[in-house]
Amino acid sequence: MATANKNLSEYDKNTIPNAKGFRFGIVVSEWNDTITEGLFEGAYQALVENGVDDEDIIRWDVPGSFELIYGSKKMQEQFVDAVIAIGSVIQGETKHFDFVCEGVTQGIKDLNVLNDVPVIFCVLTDNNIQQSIERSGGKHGNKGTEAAIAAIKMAELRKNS
Ligand SMILES: Nc1c(NC[C@H](O)[C@H](O)[C@H](O)CO)[nH]c(=O)[nH]c1=O
Ligand SMILES: CC(=O)[C@@H](O)COP(=O)(O)O
Repeated sequence: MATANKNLSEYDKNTIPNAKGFRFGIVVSEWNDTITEGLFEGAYQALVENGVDDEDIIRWDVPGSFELIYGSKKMQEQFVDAVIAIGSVIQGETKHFDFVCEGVTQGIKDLNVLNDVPVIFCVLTDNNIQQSIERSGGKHGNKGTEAAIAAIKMAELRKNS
């Protein structure tokens, strides 16, 4: 199902465990910061709405999405129950978009395989800024909200496994 056919901010609160007591690390890319700040706000609000205390949310900023890999790896070491990696990659004139997107995708996948703290992929990979706006609090909702809900569910799975 394409994002255009669902709202990224919608979720059934009855299916979400109370997240009070869980600690979350959020690593935020500074590239396209108007977009990443919107994603962070969506993630932060969703965590708080589901019981997470402010002091249990750690935020670090990194220069760009490629640095989300290292930042998330170090965040995994901070005694958190899940990490949310937030980035916005927008197609430019060259193939750099492809390499950044593939690199951060594979890097975050590797962190999930190699380490025991789940890292949630909240990286928009858009053709243009309008698509990014629509997915960070616009007409398609907020991928940050979706990522926060995924983080809570994965923290609960990790606790019970
Ligand atoms: N073009 C975008 C970038 N590029 C920068 C890289 O992520 C990285 O910081 C640089 O190559 C140094 O290692 N990053 C984004 O997050 N979004 C972009 O659209
Ligand atoms: C994703 C990128 O690195 C890209 O936005 C950079 O733009 P360009 O390909 O025009 O150098």
